[in-house]
Amino acid sequence: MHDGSGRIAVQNLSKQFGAVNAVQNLSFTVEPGSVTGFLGPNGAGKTTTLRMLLGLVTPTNGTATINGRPHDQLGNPARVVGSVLENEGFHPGRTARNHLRVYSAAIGMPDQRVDEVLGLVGLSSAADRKAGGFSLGMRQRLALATALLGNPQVLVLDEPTNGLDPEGILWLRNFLRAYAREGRTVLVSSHLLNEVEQTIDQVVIISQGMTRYNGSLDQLRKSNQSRVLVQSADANGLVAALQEAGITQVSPMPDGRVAVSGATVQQIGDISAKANIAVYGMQEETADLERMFFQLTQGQYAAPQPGFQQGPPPGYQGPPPGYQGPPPGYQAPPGYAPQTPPPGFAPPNTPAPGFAPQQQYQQQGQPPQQQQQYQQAPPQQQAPQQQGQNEGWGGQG
Ligand SMILES: Nc1ncnc2c1ncn2[C@@H]1O[C@H](COP(=O)(O)OP(=O)(O)OP(=O)(O)O)[C@@H](O)[C@H]1O
Repeated sequence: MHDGSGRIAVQNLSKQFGAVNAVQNLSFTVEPGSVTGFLGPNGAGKTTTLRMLLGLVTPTNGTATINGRPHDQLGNPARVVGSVLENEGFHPGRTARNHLRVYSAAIGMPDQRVDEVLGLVGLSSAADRKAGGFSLGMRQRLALATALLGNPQVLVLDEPTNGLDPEGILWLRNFLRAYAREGRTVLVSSHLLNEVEQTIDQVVIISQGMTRYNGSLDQLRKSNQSRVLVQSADANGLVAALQEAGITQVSPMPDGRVAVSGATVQQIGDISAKANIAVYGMQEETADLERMFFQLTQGQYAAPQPGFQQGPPPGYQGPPPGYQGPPPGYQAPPGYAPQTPPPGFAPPNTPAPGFAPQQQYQQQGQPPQQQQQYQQAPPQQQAPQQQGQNEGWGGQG
């Protein structure tokens, strides 16, 4: 029997479709009590992973378990896990209530549960209407109702916000958060971070079938704090003055600028004026989660640029002082060559992942040197593939 933990565990999971590595050695865990986002660009391998978790696709390697067991060993799986996968599978001539009755009978639930789930998803008034006439939003609610029939401990939803209007998204967000607050496990896939950002607490980010980040969304956000890049007449003098003023997150950059975290533009201006150091320009960069997501997943379809060279740019001398490594939870893709910088590291002459230049403070003198964008080749290039699988909506059972 399963352990009742509500934990999803994916370990060294791989799936090969012919020449396509849909999922490569993927590992992550999802705990109960929170909503976890399963994020990655189109073709990253999300649906294939979820289908392996739900026993619909056989892994080439590795395991995917719920409550410590593969799906086919869960007993009556619909009582443990409910799922909504892409594409609907309703009989258009069947009413919502009758559709649900067929499924509830199949998993041994009483008819009374049908009315409960119709109420839970807000479809009570449409219970006797035919599913063929439902809007996309209503069909998604009906699919969710089907998944809820077995009162499952674990809920797995593939791209549930697709096609929902803002009201539907808000409703789903509140529903999923309340479900997780009851101590249940909710895993929601999406290719858009901003669509689920306000719904999820934890996040698993994958790209090219590999895990790039597995941890809390807050931690990812915090790891991405803002900084100010200062162009001055005396970088060393400015570093010393800032440190003397108690600002410790100060890093000289190879282009002569100084990167400062934990201080405002005004504070830096005042300190440099007091130290009689001329400041020629300040550029403020702010955290941007969407950019961070893009940085972690980029390369899904990109080929190396002409002239691309693996490894750090000429003159690169290692991480700047104060560099604290990649965010907790970051997982390096396998296959990094030794000469490449550590995972998650942005060379000192580039903005950190997720930083977006916001305001340019030019006072006098020449502008800061042009920033060179250091590019790192994705470990494996992969062309987008046509999806060739039959998906189905509805609860497991
Ligand atoms: N049955 C299949 N046969 C062959 N290739 C497949 C099959 N299913 C998926 N693939 C390929 O595996 C890769 C991952 O696809 P998958 O649908 O898992 O990605 P995804 O992250 O869910 O994408 P999307 O966000 O577009 O739904 C893609 O290259 C896809 O074309």
